[in-house]
Amino acid sequence: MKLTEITIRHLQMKLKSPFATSFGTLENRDFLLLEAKDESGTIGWGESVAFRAPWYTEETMMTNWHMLEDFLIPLLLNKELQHPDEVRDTFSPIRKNNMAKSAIEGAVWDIYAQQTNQSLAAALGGKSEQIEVGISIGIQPTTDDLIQLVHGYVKEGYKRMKVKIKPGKDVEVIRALREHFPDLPIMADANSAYSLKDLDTLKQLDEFNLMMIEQPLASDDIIDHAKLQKELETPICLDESINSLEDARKAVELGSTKVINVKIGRVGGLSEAKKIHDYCAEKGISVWCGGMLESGIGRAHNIALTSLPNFTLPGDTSGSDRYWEKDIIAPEVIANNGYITVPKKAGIGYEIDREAVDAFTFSKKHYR
Ligand SMILES: O=C(O)CCC(=O)C1=CC=C[C@@H](O)[C@@H]1C(=O)O
Ligand SMILES: [Mg+2]
Repeated sequence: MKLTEITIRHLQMKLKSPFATSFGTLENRDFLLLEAKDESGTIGWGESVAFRAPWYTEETMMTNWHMLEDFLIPLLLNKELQHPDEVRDTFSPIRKNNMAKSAIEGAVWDIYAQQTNQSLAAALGGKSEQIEVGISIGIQPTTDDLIQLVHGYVKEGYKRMKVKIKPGKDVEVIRALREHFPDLPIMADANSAYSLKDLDTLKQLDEFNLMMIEQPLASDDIIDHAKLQKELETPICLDESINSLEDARKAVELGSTKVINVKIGRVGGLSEAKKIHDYCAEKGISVWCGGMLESGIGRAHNIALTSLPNFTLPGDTSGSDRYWEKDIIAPEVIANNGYITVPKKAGIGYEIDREAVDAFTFSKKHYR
């Protein structure tokens, strides 16, 4: 396979409801879509999950565009590839910028799966026919709002809730939620809002039998997380701190984490995500697939990854209708009773709704 043409598009899609975290609120999702064509005319799609602003990691939509245009596309265009795993080596002269790398690697995986006439899930080695998914709920104005929302999602069949916490919106919020839903699998995501000075607060969360607490401490830390894990009964899950297999190995060896949230973009692509999955399977560390408020295209990649056997915990990739009035794939992703069926069609397994893509496109540029 040899990529001969690439199009980058900037899309903006309005979220059905704003998503608030410990670092801010998002109303519109801006992102880059990558369309890649190889010499035989097969088209593959990838999505950059970087946000407009660098509040989740240092990457942004526009740093991704710059990296793609000036470094990554020139390295990949017209290069002969036997397998998508080679994309990572091709990009090895470029440090970090994982979301930019992942966007284009995802399109290469899509082309590879189509050309070998298998679903992306099968190409990755995935076996599950359906995957269990949960909901990630942003910080709500009041605890009552949160409880009402959770009621609604439970009614829809979702069986695991992740709620965002931050200082001042933590112990009492979780206490109220636990009182209303004594048996519901609940987890809390802090997006690095705490430090070891908050040990007392974090220890109080042990009372509520949470499945895990996600990324309580700094986004680049594994040392303090190891200290914290020794003090907590609740398992720690790392998200922002894990950007590669090497990061995962170090965190696991140090005892900084008992669970890893694997996000394809954050770790630089599907090949690296699969390596982290395999390593964690060997070490008895559970993994689940995190979400980045993706459009249907990124969502399809997440679903394929989640079909690997060690994704034993429900992920954040819920149905399209939880985010968008209209998604850019057909059919849209549907969660039924908390489960999504893994598509069997070749490639990412969904058609691209080009009319919808065009409708949400702000700007685009072709590279050949
Ligand atoms: O529903 C989803 O796609 C998950 C959303 C979600 O929880 C997150 C998306 C992006 C950044 C963070 O706020 C957060 C996370 O940390 O997992
Ligand atoms: Mg997180």
